[in-house]
Amino acid sequence: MPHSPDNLPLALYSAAQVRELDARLIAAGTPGFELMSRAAHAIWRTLRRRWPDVGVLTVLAGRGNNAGDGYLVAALALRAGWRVQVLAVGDAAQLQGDAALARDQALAASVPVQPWREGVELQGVVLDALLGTGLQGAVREPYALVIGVLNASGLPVLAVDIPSGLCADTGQALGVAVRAELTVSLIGLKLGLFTGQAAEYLGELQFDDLQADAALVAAQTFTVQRLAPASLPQLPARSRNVHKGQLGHVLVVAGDRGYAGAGLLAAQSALRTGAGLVSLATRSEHLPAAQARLPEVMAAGVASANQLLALGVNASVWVVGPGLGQAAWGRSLVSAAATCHVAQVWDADALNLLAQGLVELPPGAVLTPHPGEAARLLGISSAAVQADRPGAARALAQRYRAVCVLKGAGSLIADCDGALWLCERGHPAMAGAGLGDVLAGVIGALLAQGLAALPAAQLAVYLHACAGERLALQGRGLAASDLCEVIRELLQEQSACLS
Ligand SMILES: NC(=O)C1=CN([C@@H]2O[C@H](COP(=O)(O)OP(=O)(O)OC[C@H]3O[C@@H](n4cnc5c(N)ncnc54)[C@H](O)[C@@H]3O)[C@@H](O)[C@H]2O)[C@H](O)CC1
Ligand SMILES: [K+]
Repeated sequence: MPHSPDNLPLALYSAAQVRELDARLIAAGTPGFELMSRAAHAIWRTLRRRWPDVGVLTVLAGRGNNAGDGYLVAALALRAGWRVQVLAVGDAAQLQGDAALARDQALAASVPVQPWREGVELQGVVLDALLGTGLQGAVREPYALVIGVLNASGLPVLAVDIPSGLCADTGQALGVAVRAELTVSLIGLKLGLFTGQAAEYLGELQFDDLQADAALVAAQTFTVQRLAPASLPQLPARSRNVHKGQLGHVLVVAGDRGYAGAGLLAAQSALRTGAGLVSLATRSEHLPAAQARLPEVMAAGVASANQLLALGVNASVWVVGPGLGQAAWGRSLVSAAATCHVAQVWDADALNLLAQGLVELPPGAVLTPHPGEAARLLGISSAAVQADRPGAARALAQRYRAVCVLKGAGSLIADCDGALWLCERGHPAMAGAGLGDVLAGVIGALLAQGLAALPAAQLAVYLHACAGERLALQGRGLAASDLCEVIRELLQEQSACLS
């Protein structure tokens, strides 16, 4: 059955894992051609439901099993009375195995198949059956040319399994990729459909499990799990007589000269996310603004590590780094934090100092790098981080033995054992100032209320992304301080739907 996006499976596979799953299904008695046939029926059902009255189908077919799916769809469409044209890219005679069987079945059904050539007109709905999970490296000619022509055509496109040119493991477009209106993913969801640049190419995502053996699918190792409402960690329920002393004490260490706002945002989000007490250790010149804006926060000016340690003696969680700078003052405070073995969130300049080897990370901390900070921590380029976000998130967690949140489209959360969770919620408008400060405060507040590092990071990232989405979709703009208020709304809704 096709899954609609709200109940897509949680498991996300690499290309190699989905190929292994394919092989297991075939070894367990489901012929590959049967899977291809089911794929074609699922794709044709979806295509006809989406474009019932077009009546014209152009299939752009490559030379692998992705093309095989396309040939079988062409035969189904022809049988249903549509006008069909298959344009074969590369020599169709070179197809092998199931793909060759599919081609022969289409030819036997009198499907018109001709070699793609420059200038041939694309008509009706276009089925992208060029490249699937077998893509290796940057898209070669003439595929790149065909994809460019398709993207320029303005015609509606359904991508088979994954938009051609999109890497199934990283979601990066390898040179060029098809911009689809609808993508139908088969049997196992690919990680590359949810991270990197996927959102620019995917269109609407639908999924069909091809009635694959559920036990075999469940037994297949996968790379990443999606965060979804049903699987989200929950904050411990509050007793009716709870008092703020039981809800933890977050100390935000932030805000060098000119960066007062970062600490205020982290403190505000910690408050709105329900921490019992919130302190802010910052430059003394920021105190009037802090007290005016957040009277609930206990703000203190600190000039030395000893003053910070004295201030933080009762804090159960430290949030270190927003707007802290990397000069002597900031560095001394981060070094002091490193000596405190309480739950900590290290963000922004704390991460930059860590990357320079100027400070040590306390055990059990949560790291919240954006791609640039991740690059510095790993000693690679930002482009390399973005080219393999899952690999970068996993490498960070394992190098620092810490839960790592790699922020950006398709935020990833990695634990020390290499397990990964992906948050596909969020909105491009969230790429703005201060939102990282807010996230750091949310994680701090959830730690303070009793969640461990991993569930705190998972719930915080999801709440933060959904709040950004809500603000953006309501056209309310994306002021970081408004985000704090919406996160509080979402938490109240979550606890309400649980009560
Ligand atoms: N279990 C499933 O998910 C099922 C998947 N099916 C479909 O099979 C494809 C995967 O098929 P495969 O033959 O492994 O690879 P592709 O069809 O994606 O392409 C291989 C084809 O492309 C050429 N190629 C590779 N890299 C490049 C490049 N950079 N530039 C140009 N050409 C390239 C390569 O030479 C081969 O010729 C999967 O996506 C599904 O659509 C099954 O049909 C159903 C079960
Ligand atoms: K494709």
